[in-house]
Amino acid sequence: MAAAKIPVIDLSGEDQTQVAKELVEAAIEHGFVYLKNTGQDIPVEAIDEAFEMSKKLFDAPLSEKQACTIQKNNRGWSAMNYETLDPANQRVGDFKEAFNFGEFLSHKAQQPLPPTILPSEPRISAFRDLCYHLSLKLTTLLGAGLQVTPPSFFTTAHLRSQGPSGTILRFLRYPPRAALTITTTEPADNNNNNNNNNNNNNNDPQPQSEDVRAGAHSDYGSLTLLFRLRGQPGLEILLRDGKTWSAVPVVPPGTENDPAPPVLVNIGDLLSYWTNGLLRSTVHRVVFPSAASSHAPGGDEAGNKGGEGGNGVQGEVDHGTRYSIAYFCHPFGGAELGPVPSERVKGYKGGLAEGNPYAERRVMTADEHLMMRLKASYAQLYEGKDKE
Ligand SMILES: O=C(O)CCC(=O)C(=O)O
Ligand SMILES: [Fe+2]
Repeated sequence: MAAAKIPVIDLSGEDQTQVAKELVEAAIEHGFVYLKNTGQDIPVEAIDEAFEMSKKLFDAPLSEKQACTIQKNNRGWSAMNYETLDPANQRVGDFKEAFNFGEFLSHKAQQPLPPTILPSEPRISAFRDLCYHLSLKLTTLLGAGLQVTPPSFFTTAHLRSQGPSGTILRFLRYPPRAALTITTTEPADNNNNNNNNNNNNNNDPQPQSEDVRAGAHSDYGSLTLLFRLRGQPGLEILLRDGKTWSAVPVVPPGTENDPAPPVLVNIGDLLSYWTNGLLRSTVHRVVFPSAASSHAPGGDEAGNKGGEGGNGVQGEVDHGTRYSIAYFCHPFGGAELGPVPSERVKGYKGGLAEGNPYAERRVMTADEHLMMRLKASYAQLYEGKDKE
């Protein structure tokens, strides 16, 4: 599998007009862009520390995590297989565990946290702040690059001072394939009371080849910042042809000697919707190393499995636990997603392209937009499908 040709940009470049232009072109063409990590916006030590805190949190006793189970406010812990990002094509939920942090007030979380991680509460808040400031820089550059009047148009809608937002800092942990059993919300089969994981019936708790770490999806918010670790590949994007998956290397060419892998930024559905589809919200997924393939969601291309143990990126092979950290940035909840005052956006006739679920154009708020998407991914939570 060929690696995706996602541009790498350097936000510290002297010519900010050029930086804004490159950011906008990448957002239109790919929906993804790498930010060269010079340690300027988010110090390398802060990223290392965030991954340390994430490990500590996921290693906390199960009971502590369960006491923080994710709520309709989208905060808290979601267990293995709980979230299903591509419900139409997945037989079970995603093979991942996640913990969502909503806003902090005076460095205090406004949600229960596992006691194990409580000493780190102010540091998690500080990392979220770094992400917040970087996201504002990006919304300002996007405004400038799209020649929105005023250029602060997007940024104003993302200021904390405007009110609460759906913004989430999310720690993610993906177990290695070998360690897995499936947790479903279906009742146990009475005829299958043994503990043999090698049985071959429908209740086989071992993941199957089509199972994924995170199903094909696009992100919900305006922008996502993604932090990954060297040697932990698995992320793939769906190319414009709608059927070819392309690997997104953690360390793309030209960044090998940087102090940390670049921060990966992608445009979410909300910003794509807001810009009438001009900025691209690209479908992506996370695969198990040995399950890499090039078939589309729903699978129509035969064969073409990825090589043993990798997802096609030279030197990036991973058989262990995979960690990532995402910052999903949203405007304040009441922000009205009305017409963007930019000739470039207004002049874009592509409209909301096929594949975008929002056929009908009306002004909705950021909160309404988020709720629409959450309901699809957490069926148990919103439709009372939990058996217990
Ligand atoms: O873990 C990754 O590399 C990506 C995660 C992701 O796409 C998401 O959580 O929305
Ligand atoms: Fe995503």
